[in-house]
Amino acid sequence: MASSDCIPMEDLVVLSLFAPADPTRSGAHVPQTLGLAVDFSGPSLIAVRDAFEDHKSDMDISRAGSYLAAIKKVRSALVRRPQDGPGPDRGCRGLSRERLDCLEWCLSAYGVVVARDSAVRLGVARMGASSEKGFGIFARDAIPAGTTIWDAIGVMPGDNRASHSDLSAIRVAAGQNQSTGAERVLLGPLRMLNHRCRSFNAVFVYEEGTSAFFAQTTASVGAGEEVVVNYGSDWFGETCPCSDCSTAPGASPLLPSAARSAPATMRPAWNALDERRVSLTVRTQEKAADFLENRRLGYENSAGERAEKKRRKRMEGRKRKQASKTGTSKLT
Ligand SMILES: C[S@@+](CC[C@H](N)C(=O)[O-])C[C@H]1O[C@@H](n2cnc3c(N)ncnc32)[C@H](O)[C@@H]1O
Repeated sequence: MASSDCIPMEDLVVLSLFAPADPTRSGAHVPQTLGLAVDFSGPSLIAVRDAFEDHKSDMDISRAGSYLAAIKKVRSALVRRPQDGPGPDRGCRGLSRERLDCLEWCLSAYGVVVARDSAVRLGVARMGASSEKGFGIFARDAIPAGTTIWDAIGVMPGDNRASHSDLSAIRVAAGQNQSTGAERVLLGPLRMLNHRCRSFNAVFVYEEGTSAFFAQTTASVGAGEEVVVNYGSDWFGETCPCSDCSTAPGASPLLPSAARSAPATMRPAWNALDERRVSLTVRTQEKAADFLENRRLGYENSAGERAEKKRRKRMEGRKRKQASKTGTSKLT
């Protein structure tokens, strides 16, 4: 997958699903890491939002097959062909096959974090001492330490040729399926992870032989808390804006040597962080199906617990209703 196809499609999806209805409105929030190819006034933004809304109710992330079928329907709704007869022009008719594949991948990746029962969601974060707003990744429910957050996937395209703004730059690590040491841009919801020098609660982890990576929690993350990683000491340099640095003036960012004293179990992840790893040649649907399946396995218990909680609540409600009915009939 080429960066020139991925970057504009990803920005289109992010803006369609997460930005306010009118992103040109002054003060409206837009992602900080937008590429340069987004046309705010184009019809596609609204088309993607509408098509996604039409099929959102069919997107059950606990069932990979039907989830992906719903994503396919969104794609089809966006590319009405001349032979489909009259119908609304959704604005994506002219897109190349490559761009449509990227669009579909982005919809399937971001659709997961839109779902109400995903482990994380995208939200607006205020960062550091400045009141600057950006996107961030937040836990919906508490996430224990050592959990891989499958819901927020990140991938790298096969090149880094397209011009982009301040997108995350990631270096391929040994063992991944792209040329070692190459620099790539990061795509997918994981690119919305923000940085903290010391009080981070997650690290990046990569999948060997792929271009994929995820976050793994190093500490428990409370419900509603932001998931944050340490980008490495050279990302912001001397003028780190993160809340750790701005609330403790003069404090220096975490050094790589400090990172190496992390618990042994976390070392592989730290080494990967040092190398600025990652990549999974975007195997679109199969990969998405895989990661959804992993997600299902990883979160089966918590989903089961949530369902059980709901069931108990319903039962309690019924009992209360019954009790109040009995109470009423006794009085009359
Ligand atoms: C990988 S993106 C994170 C998502 C980003 N917040 C957004 O809305 O697109 C990295 C960029 O986010 C911003 N950022 C991340 N952590 C930050 C922090 N602690 N304080 C200020 N800006 C931060 C910087 O602009 C950085 O280049």
